[in-house]
Amino acid sequence: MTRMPARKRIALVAHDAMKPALVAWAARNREALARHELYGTGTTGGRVAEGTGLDVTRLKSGPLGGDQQLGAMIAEGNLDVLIFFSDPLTAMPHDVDVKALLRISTLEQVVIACNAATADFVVASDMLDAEYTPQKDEAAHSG
Ligand SMILES: O=C(CO)COP(=O)(O)O
Repeated sequence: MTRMPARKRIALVAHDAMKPALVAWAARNREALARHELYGTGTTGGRVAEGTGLDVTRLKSGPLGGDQQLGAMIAEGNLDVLIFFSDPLTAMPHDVDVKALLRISTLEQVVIACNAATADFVVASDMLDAEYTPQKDEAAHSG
């Protein structure tokens, strides 16, 4: 199980209808986010950087492979937190990529927030700025 460093690697992702909500959330939490290393899928990363002035490393756009790039980072142990404002009301052409991203995040004990309420809890948590290693025994699949 990978140890999560105090400076977390955080991905910011939002589907189109949720982008304004994510930019607003990031602006409200700008100070906390600035202490960490930020990544984003192409369009989301651009919008967040533009709307907040935060430094965001941009990957490909989600439908063009960005979700899969994040999945690869997670599989390699290179991402700690996924803030993903997914759209619960719209069908996506890359739905399988979204599902794969959430699956590998779950498997690898990535901290996942899919809405602003949960993202607020993550930012409010003492653990965001602390070193953290998920407990192997508690996290393991028993099958
Ligand atoms: O589609 C996405 C996540 O599934 C997000 O991609 P964009 O940030 O490029 O819009």
